[in-house]
Amino acid sequence: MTAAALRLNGVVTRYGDLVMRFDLEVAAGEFLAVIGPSGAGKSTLLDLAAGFLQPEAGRVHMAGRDVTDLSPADRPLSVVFQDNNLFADLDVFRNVALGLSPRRRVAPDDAERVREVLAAVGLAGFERRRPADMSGGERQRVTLARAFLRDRPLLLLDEPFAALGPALRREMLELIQALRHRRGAGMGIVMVTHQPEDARGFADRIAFLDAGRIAAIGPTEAMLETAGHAGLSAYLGT
Ligand SMILES: Nc1ncnc2c1ncn2[C@@H]1O[C@H](COP(=O)(O)OP(=O)(O)OP(=O)(O)O)[C@@H](O)[C@H]1O
Repeated sequence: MTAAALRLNGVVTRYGDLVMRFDLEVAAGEFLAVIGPSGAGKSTLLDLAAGFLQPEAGRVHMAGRDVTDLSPADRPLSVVFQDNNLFADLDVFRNVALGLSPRRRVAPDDAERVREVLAAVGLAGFERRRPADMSGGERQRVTLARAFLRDRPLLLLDEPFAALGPALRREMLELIQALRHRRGAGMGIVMVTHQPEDARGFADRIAFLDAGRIAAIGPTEAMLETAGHAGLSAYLGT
């Protein structure tokens, strides 16, 4: 069996009186959406997984390795935030090529891969553009292109499309699905969203966070329809 993309075992952190503790397993190739009220710990969960935050206790595993003591750069993952993902001074080609290596010069084979992935996200011909001269949706396409080019077993998305309208958000989610399938099985995705409906048709499971815990977790449709947890029903307004 392929190792889980992400495993959090008794991972603990605290801010003042709020003690957060997470136990979670995301299978290889699984798409998990993370929802919950403001302050529930959604971003904290991603920060712990990415290594931006060191836990007080517990272990973090990725693709079969204990990565708890590794820096974010050394963990086998890509991260996409709502904004500030791109280097303003670099054109689109360079921004995407950074996904392959931050230092190395771009070899001809790599240049071909960059052009290919840009075409896959609908940005063929944008190679020389600067981020400032693009729309928010186009910029997030560049970010996704870089993330998928990196070919890591785990992709963390923190409210990546919050600034985009419903139609464009849907388009981005469809793009993620297409890129996932193009890449084949094996890329686990954890996406924090304030729009539970974004999970429908895309995420395999939903985790509902409340007060620093995973209060409920289950298949997407069941979580959205039956909401068998009082806190989740209240959050969804069902
Ligand atoms: N650096 C910090 N110092 C102190 N408290 C923090 C810090 N970061 C987060 N917190 C607190 O931890 C809790 C969880 O924050 P977190 O950002 O993970 O929540 P969230 O679910 O992502 O919220 P939102 O939906 O509003 O983004 C909040 O109560 C927040 O105030």
